[in-house]
Order: sequence, then structure tokens, then C-alpha cells
Amino acid sequence: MADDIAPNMQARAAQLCDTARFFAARGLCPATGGNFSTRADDGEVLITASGLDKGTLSPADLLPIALDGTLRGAGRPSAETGLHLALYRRDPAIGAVLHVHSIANTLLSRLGRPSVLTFDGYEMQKAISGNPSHEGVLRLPVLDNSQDMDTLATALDARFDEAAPAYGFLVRGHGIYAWGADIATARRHLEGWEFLLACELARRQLETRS
Ligand SMILES: CSCCC(=O)C(=O)COP(=O)(O)O
Ligand SMILES: [Zn+2]
Repeated sequence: MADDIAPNMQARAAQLCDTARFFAARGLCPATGGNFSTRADDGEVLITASGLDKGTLSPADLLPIALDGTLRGAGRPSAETGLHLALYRRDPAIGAVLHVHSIANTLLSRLGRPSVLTFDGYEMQKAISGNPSHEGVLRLPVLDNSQDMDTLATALDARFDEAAPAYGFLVRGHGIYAWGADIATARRHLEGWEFLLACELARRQLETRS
């Protein structure tokens, strides 16, 4: 909880909560869905406690946890902590991991059971680091959902090289994970992906009607 957060991490904790409230205010964290974390300077991770309304988060709702899953202090960390920690362990450059549930990410990961979604022709592709133009093709991997975080983490590990250039992946019928070197970059990636997913869902609906 807040007392356990080092003084030098207070600003980052506040920024993470601002970011969570930003996405919640846009309807991307319905019914307590979503979880948010950032790497701390001491190598620990601050992650949201489980089951909270992400629209009212404050730093008191963040829990410090080691990369091996050892919780420092009391509280119940996010049910999806295992996936966040797997990402931080896999890539030391990851500074923040954000997860939300939207209608677009939930539906598009289910329609036709894709293993990957592709995007081309969208200016917003440039929101994803390393993509200078709408002319490239972005690939967003889709993993099957599981309630077992070890199963999900193993599946992610096997496809991490695909997910890395996307700075994210979808979990089927569940939601999106996006990350970045810091909270602001992770937020840009997540906003960008959610815009692209919303466009793609609307495009498919319009095509079906015509
Ligand atoms: C009601 S959403 C189901 C749980 C979930 O997918 C989620 O993102 C929130 O779980 P947490 O334990 O982090 O609150
Ligand atoms: Zn979730």
C-alpha cells in the first residue's frame, strides 16, 4: 500500500493511477476489469490490487511485489499479476504494463478465432513505436484465454518475439495487454491499439451491411 511505496516512486505511482483512471473513464475497464503496473527503481513492481474499480484508483491501491511474485506487505494483487511479472522478467526494457477490456478487443479476438490480427492503411499505426508510416503492416498476436496464469505466461513466452514489435497482444475474449519503456509510452501504445481495434471492428460491421 501507499506506505510501502518508496518516496522516489510516489510520482510514478500517481502517474500509473492517472493512467488507469484515464482508460476507465473511456469505458475500457468495465466491472473492475483491467490491471496496471510499473517497474520500480529497486527492481520491484507496483501493481493494482485485485477487484477494485479502476476508475477511482489512488496510490494506496498499488502493491509492491518482487519479480518472483513475493508480495511486500499485505493485500491481494491483481489476479493477472503472473502475466505482468512474466513480461518484466522477459524484457528488462519494459517499464510499464497496462491491461484493459474493451468491446473491440474482446470481440475481434473471438471473431473467426484469429491467432493474429493485422492492420494496414491506418495513420494511427504510427502510435506504435518503430512504425513510421501507415504503409506498413502491424501484427497483433492473439493468445487463447486461460484462468491459469502459468498457462498464459508459457503461451506468451512462446510468442514473445511476435508480441515485442507490437508492444502488446490480445487474450481471446478477454482483453489487451500493452507495454512500453515507461508509463507514458505504454499509454500511447494502448490508446493507439484501442483506436485501431475500434476502427477495425467498425470497418467490419460496415462491410457486413454493404
Ligand atoms: C471482472 S473482469 C475479470 C478479471 C479481469 O480480467 C481483470 O482484468 C481484473 O482483474 P484484477 O484481479 O486485476 O482486478
Ligand atoms: Zn483482465
